[in-house]
Amino acid sequence: MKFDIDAALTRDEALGALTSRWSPRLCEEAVPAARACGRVLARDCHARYDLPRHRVSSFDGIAVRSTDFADGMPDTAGWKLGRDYVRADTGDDFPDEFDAVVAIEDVELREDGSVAVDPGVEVRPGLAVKPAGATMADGELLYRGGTLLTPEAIALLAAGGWAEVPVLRRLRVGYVPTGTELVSVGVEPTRGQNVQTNSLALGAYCAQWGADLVAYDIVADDRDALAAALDRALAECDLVLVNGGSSRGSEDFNSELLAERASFFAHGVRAVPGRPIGLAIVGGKPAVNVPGPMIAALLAADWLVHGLVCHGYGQPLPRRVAVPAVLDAPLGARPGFEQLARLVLAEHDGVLHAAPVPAGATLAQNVGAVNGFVAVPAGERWETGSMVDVEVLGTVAPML
Ligand SMILES: Nc1nc2c(c(=O)[nH]1)N[C@H]1C(S)=C(S)[C@@H](COP(=O)(O)OP(=O)(O)OC[C@H]3O[C@@H](n4cnc5c(N)ncnc54)[C@H](O)[C@@H]3O)O[C@H]1N2
Ligand code: MOO
Repeated sequence: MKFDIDAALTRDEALGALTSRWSPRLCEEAVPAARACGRVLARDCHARYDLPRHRVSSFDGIAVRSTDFADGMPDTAGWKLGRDYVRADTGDDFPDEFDAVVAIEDVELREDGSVAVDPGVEVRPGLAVKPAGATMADGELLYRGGTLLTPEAIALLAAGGWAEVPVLRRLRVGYVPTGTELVSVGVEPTRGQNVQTNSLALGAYCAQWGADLVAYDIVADDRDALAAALDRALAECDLVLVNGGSSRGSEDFNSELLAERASFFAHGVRAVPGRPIGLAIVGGKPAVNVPGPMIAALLAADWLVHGLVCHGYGQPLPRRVAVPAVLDAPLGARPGFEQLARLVLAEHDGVLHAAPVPAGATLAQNVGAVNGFVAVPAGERWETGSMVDVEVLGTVAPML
């Protein structure tokens, strides 16, 4: 399909064009806290009680009456367990007549049940006592609705009394791989064939973002078959990705099929790789023609599909942390188009360096070691040695 480069949208405009026309309402469902990791919280959740419920000891020690110490160290030689003091370890409740705890290191417990308290200890009301609600206060906000729940989040919610967690229904992201040349994973490609792998990355990304990728079978470059697959995915999913056939090839029908059905359609974004993206709203749902080449598809997943999934859950696309690094080779972007650069970040002698993936890199060079990302603004050029803010994709290993 031909497209007009002058009409191409920036990445922000492209995402905004779709999100401003799409507001899904996902219903709420309850899941046990143990299965809520990776789900999106449906509404604000507050603590349902104080923790501790009642004051407890904050050390391993003995609970005493502070009044016994009001005039200095009392004679404890005749003290009895249960009458003058009790054992109270960290987190233990103890009888209300006691109001202070002396740490066990400052106490000698004698065989006859009496004790000796280190004379340096100043016992006052509340010493080493954790008040009710100090760990968690009844009504305290735990998480806002829209939060993608993490391992620690489900533990915190459960601690606050949320054994069942209200979450949003999972978004269904339809994925239609297209191309006569594609074979499924596990099939060794023969001449003219390629392995359909983008669904693996997209499926795993969606899982990380709290959504389900519904991956359909590979569709050959046949207009009618592509139309049928697209219509089925649109009927069954909240948003649809059609992968491949986005550019100007003789069998690149997908953007055309989207345009025919769309209430909104735009072709092409001002960013490479991934320029020939088709952006559509069909039947009120986003439908995106994601470019076929793996790196273009991964980048589109990162800024566009992730942005759509976040919006589907009522959230903005989160920002990644950027760190300053020394550029090890020049980077440039041609006029009118951002260059989306993947880089290898590594520490040399305590200084962070960023090495751009060279042009013509193999997939292994472009995927394997990459742990940084930067978008070079349209028309800019950065020389070797310049400092750039690089978004960290993974972890940065020190060079050995
Ligand atoms: N004459 C021009 N040719 C191309 C242009 C252009 O402007 N003029 N744009 C180039 C750019 S930029 C891109 S990006 C690609 C877009 O490709 P398509 O979206 O049309 O994808 P296909 O042609 O179907 O496939 C390209 C390549 O990707 C492989 N592929 C496709 N789907 C998958 C998948 N699910 N998993 C793994 N690999 C996949 C496919 O086998 C091909 O090798 O067009 C340029 N051409
Ligand atoms: O836009 Mo394409 O090859 O540059 O991904």
